[in-house]
Amino acid sequence: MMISIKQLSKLYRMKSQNVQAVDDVTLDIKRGDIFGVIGYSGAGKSTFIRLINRLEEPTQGQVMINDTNITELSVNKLRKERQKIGMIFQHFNLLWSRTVYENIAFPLEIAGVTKQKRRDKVLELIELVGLSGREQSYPSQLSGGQKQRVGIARALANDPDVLLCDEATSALDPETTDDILNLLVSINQKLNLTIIMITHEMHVIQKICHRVAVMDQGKVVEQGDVLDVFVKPQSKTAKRFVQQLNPLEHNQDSLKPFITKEENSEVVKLHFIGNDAKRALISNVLKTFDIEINILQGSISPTQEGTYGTLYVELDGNRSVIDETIKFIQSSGVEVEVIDDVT
Ligand SMILES: Nc1ncnc2c1ncn2[C@@H]1O[C@H](COP(=O)(O)OP(=O)(O)OP(=O)(O)O)[C@@H](O)[C@H]1O
Repeated sequence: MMISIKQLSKLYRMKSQNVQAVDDVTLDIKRGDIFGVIGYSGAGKSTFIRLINRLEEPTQGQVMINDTNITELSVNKLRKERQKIGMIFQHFNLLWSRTVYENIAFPLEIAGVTKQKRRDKVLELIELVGLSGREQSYPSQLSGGQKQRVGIARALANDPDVLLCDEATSALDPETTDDILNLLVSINQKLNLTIIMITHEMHVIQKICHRVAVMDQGKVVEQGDVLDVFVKPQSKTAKRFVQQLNPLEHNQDSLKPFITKEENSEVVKLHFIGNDAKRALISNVLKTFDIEINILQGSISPTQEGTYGTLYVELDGNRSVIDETIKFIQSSGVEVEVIDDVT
């Protein structure tokens, strides 16, 4: 295990009240994973990610990275260890009086890297993040997406094992967000870099994460493979986030006008996972059974771990044929949920 977090907590003590910002969080993150942490504002995400590199000191618990106990390190050792933990921020946190080149060179200067080596590394990073030609620009002359590219290059300067991303795309428009997410995926693959990503947008999780933890009031209320959490969210918070992606699909009221309400009809929701989504299931059913199928609504969501699709259909026919049809669909590996309460 690359990162192992045990019973991590942070209590902010204030005059008027105490806030348990992070509450007993235990998580394991594998090398090379893109691990998402999602939660609403105030859930404790920023505090959590800042506890990992001790920008905030935990009140309790342990953070292990590559068998180093981060929580126990002295200030000096922590400074050294932090070079292996890159971080990017929502508002980029660039040095405004320095050029793109100088911003990226900065962590190398601090690490005592010689001028020639610095130069090679900076130029390599500028190429990696797609900023060739902008070396001498100042942050004020760059777009938001370009600024975040500088942030990413700077975070990678000392060849970290881990990249912490604190709402790294929240200040960007949707198109630029996708560009930056694609860049993070390509860096993750090229460098086998482990990435921890804090966000309040399910889209970000869907697009790039392998695994996800859902935070609510300082606690992790659910965690698992992104595809599993998408298909079967367990907690109320996870369900709300999944709905964010496709609000229409989760509002079953919107199906009502399309249902014929024949006496013998049944409305079912089919869950297609991975390659199931590519099969011609419906036409197979129609060839095999004497049944009518009324398609009500469908959607497909690609994730890093495969595709997830849902399809609402109304099956109309003889009761026993409907039952056989449902069995047939289930036996082909597609999950069938009978929806009783739409009509
Ligand atoms: N330095 C601080 N001192 C006191 N309380 C804090 C401090 N930082 C955060 N908090 C409180 O801790 C809780 C969690 O905040 P945090 O910023 O970690 O949540 P978040 O999920 O990142 O939300 P947001 O996206 O709005 O920043 C909030 O109630 C917040 O007010």
